[in-house]
Amino acid sequence: ESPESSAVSQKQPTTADWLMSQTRHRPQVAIICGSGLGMLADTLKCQDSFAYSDIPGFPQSTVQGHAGRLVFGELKGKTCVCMQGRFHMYEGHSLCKTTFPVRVFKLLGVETLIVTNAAGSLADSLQPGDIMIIKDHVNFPGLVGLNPLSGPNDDKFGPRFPAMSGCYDKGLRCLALDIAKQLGVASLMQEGVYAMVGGPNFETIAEARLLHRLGVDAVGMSTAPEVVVATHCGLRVFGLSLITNKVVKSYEDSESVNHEGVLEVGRLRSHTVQQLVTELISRMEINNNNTINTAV
Ligand SMILES: O=P(O)(O)O[C@H]1O[C@H](CO)[C@@H](O)[C@H]1O
Ligand SMILES: Nc1nc2[nH]cnc2c(=O)[nH]1
Repeated sequence: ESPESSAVSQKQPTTADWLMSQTRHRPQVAIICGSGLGMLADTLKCQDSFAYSDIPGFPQSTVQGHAGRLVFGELKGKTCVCMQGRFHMYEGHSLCKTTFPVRVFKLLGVETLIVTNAAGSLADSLQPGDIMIIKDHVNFPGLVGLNPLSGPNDDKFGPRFPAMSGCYDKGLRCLALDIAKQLGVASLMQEGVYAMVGGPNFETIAEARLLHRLGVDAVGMSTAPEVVVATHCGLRVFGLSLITNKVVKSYEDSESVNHEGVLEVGRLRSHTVQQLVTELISRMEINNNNTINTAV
């Protein structure tokens, strides 16, 4: 995907410039909404919103539950930009396209990225409706060379060989657990390891057992590439998975997962997820260490 990654990276400054000409908001925090979690954007005040189809260079959302809108606004004294709809590899996008917005955010001056997703649980301790704070991830496509950073490295953004240990900021994870206690929802929350698989099919029982044995707590089809690109360019990252279903691990179990059910759990927990993210943004400190604007 080298020629494509170069072509894609040439478009990012144009997209960022266009957005800055259309809105006065200069976001410090970016939020990517997972399946059924688009309501996170509703909390933003003084909104400017853009359909992806109107933004030069932006890919298009094709999945139900992903509206395809970029929303700018204020939240508790911080300026935010929120993706109502993300891009997945299984939609046919190359990985550099699925992560296109992350570098646009960096160019806009964003310092912190909040990623959210819907995921199936493998850990027995995680029930549908629980919220998992992502402590680490296993990027299965990345392990076999499907990586958004493949191709020539763009040194403006980060190094050829970026470290990924510590990519989910510890301070923000502690803060989120603290907020959960204050909101009285600590029993719904725990930290865990997220794994990205390619999708679009859900797991077979043998695959579910394999993931479980490997120490994966929750599985989905997104997020890891976004976090890799964000970490490469120095963004601070916080991630959470809303557990929408248990991944079937037994041949005796007649249940099966479907996307409608995934969206339904999103609706049921929307208020709690909104409260958590709002409090987190309100209480996080912004260091304004985004340096790329001057470098580009
Ligand atoms: O990861 P998000 O976008 O939340 O969506 C999750 O939900 C969908 C399956 O129901 C898949 O796209 C999976 O990745
Ligand atoms: N791969 C995968 N993605 C999901 N997204 C929401 N639930 C699931 C699941 O069980 N498996």
